Amino acid sequence: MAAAAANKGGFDTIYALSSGRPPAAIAVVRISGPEAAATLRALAGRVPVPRTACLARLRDAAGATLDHGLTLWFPGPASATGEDLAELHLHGGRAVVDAVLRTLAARGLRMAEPGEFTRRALIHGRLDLAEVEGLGDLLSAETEIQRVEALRRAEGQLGRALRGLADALVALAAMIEARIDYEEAQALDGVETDGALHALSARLDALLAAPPVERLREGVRIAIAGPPNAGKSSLFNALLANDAAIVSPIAGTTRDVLERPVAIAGIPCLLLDTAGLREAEDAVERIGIERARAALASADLILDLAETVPESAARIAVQGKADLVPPIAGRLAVSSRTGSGLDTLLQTIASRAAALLPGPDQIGLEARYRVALETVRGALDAARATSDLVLQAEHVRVARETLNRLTGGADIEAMLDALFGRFCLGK
Ligand SMILES: Nc1nc2c(ncn2[C@@H]2O[C@H](COP(=O)(O)OP(=O)(O)OP(=O)(O)O)[C@@H](O)[C@H]2O)c(=O)[nH]1
Ligand SMILES: [K+]
Ligand SMILES: [Mg+2]
Repeated sequence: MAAAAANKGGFDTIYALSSGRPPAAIAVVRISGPEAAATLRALAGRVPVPRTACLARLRDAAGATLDHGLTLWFPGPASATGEDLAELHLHGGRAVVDAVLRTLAARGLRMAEPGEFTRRALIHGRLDLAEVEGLGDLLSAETEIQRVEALRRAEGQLGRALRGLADALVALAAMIEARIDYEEAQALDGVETDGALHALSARLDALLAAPPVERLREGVRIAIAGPPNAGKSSLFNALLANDAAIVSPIAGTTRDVLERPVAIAGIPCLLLDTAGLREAEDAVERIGIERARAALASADLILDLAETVPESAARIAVQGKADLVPPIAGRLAVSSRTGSGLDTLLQTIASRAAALLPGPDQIGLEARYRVALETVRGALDAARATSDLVLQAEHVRVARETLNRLTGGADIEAMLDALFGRFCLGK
């Protein structure tokens, strides 16, 4: 009810070109808000049957034809935005689109901000926050693995998991309150609450076990390390199939850290070329080496062309210049010159990188979710550690509040601005 009243009272009618930049075969213009029906009637002569494409001659205020196109009508609240929503499918020429957008502006409608349609969907309860975040990632997905994971969140898997946790916490709080309030319940042992606490912690652990979604969004960071002239920049270029980095026989050629995104077997990666590590005389080279060390410290994987870094989960030992140097046991032999060994190296990178990303049955969590869910788990641990029922109830209350703040609270506005900044116009 509240949403419907706000729809009539508080929201203006917005429009935007929701398809790509013209010229294109078809352009989709969306109109959302209380004036959507009147606008459709004015342009197309009538409001078509809901959710059915209807061919119409579109006219401006003076009655001149703007275009022949399809019109679609989605009455609120069962629309994508939760408001009355109209779609115009136009011929995708620049002048056609401009003329229609001008006509909408002349009617007093407002051009939507980036992400504003989605923002309204969130306000009107058509999408939850986790779905919106998933949608944001889906729109910017460039690799297959990003698409699949973002789609899981856009379809509400994370929201459902969080709602399930919230419901279980409510049940747990009720259980504890009952034991506080009723002597007989108190006389029962705490087996039931202990069991519920244990099950909840296990669900949290499963959620928290997923690797961070930021790594999926930004790419697995793969740094190339080695002494000067080891062939780092050559390998960087070979892996990118692009002469991005300067290669020369002069030791100390690379100074800055060079970053390039690359998809390896559908996995988003960020490849980093670094300065060769040595005791440098030159002040500029020394700065480059400091930057190289910082890049190695932040890397998820390190392609080590020598014994540059100690053995670790991140290190992949590579033997460069395989066309010149005989192979060394335990190292992947690669020649950037002939390309030999590159496929094997790419396969190794792909399998090691895939293990660092959310798996097929995991939902990637943003830092905000990880921090909050860790707080929830901490509160549950504290509840398990005490037999004082009043204290237990208090820890569970903290857990519930933390979870509720995550899905909609006072500090959510700033987060929304940042989130919708990532959306494109017309979404
Ligand atoms: N034969 C052969 N030469 C290579 C190979 N990789 C690199 N080189 C040569 O080795 C020299 C150094 O290569 P770079 O890629 O600039 O080495 P680097 O590690 O980036 O060097 P710095 O940036 O100075 O630290 C160049 O002359 C390259 O042509 C290779 O696989 N085979
Ligand atoms: K060099
Ligand atoms: Mg280099």
